[in-house]
Amino acid sequence: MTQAIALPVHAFHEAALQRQNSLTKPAGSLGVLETVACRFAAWQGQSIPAALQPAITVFAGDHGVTAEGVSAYPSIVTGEMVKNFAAGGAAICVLARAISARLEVVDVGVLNPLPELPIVQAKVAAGTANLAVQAAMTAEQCAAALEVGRAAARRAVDQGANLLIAGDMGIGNTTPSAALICRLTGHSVDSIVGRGTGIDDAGLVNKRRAVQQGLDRLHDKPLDGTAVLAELGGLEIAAMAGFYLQGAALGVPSLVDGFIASAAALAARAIDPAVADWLLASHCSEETGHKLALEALQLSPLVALGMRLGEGSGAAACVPLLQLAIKLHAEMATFAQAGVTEKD
Ligand SMILES: O=C(O)c1ccc[n+]([C@@H]2O[C@H](COP(=O)([O-])O)[C@@H](O)[C@H]2O)c1
Ligand SMILES: Cc1cc2nc[nH]c2cc1C
Repeated sequence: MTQAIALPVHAFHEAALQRQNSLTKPAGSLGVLETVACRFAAWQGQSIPAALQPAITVFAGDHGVTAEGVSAYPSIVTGEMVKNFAAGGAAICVLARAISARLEVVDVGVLNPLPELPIVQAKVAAGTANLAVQAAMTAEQCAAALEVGRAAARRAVDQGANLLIAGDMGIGNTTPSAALICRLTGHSVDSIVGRGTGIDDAGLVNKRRAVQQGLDRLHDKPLDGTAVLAELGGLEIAAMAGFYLQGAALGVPSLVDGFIASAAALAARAIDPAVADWLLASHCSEETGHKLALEALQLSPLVALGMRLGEGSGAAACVPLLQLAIKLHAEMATFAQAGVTEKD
């Protein structure tokens, strides 16, 4: 039995809001910095939330749909980048160090073997099948990948994390992400499929065709959330969905990164709608369709920085803002403390 997801505690949200309104500023003038502080109060169950201890888990996997020519890069780059993560040279490594976050890298489905690396070895399969022509994963593979993500969230929380970030690395993974978003939101292929790592106009037409083929393969067959994920998703995407679900079950929120992370969040929500209350969006990715995916998740991104990297990089870049929001909430003087006259 998987653990049930509780609601964030509304009373602490109210208490935090009251405190925000007592601080020496016009009510609401710190904008989203106020609202996120109040959300952390509800998540942590205290009116003044503790400083954030972020943990980042990057899930890596390959994609059979790359056989359709949907990415600007070859699949071998996935494993090569995992080596770069292990060596500390990737963007997410720099960001994790800068924000003092725990960083874990998990091989949940990389095509080439990576036996010697100091990463979590949890390969469910050496890449997925081609979603344009068949189910990307078997039901068993999808369940195993979800569990890899759940286990990673448990490790992070056991080690003291109170904010979870899932990152992705997988050449081709904007294709399954787009397919999931289309299937789970009902949006058109043209509005969701984008250029990923940078395909040209002809590549974009071909990628839309591949996604449409995957969707058509399922017709309008009714499928539950896990079955949609198995048909159209990816091993790292399923692990990210499991990570969000387990984080929520443990009462720890997740900061949702870019396009792939949002597809995983939509899949998690299709599996258990209660997860939605434990998600916060970091940035709006440059990838076409991310804005619509966030809207479907009813999430407002904190920033738009023109990013489209993945790896959890956008979420990591937003952590300092969240830290500031909590510090302001905890340390500003109230009108009474500072002897400042309140509004009439
Ligand atoms: O996070 C995003 O919004 C994002 C947008 C475009 C590309 N990416 C990254 O680029 C890779 C997928 O791009 P592609 O073109 O191979 O599908 C994968 O490793 C992702 O982490 C990530
Ligand atoms: C080099 C490279 C790094 C990445 N990090 C996440 N996705 C990526 C895709 C490529 C191609």
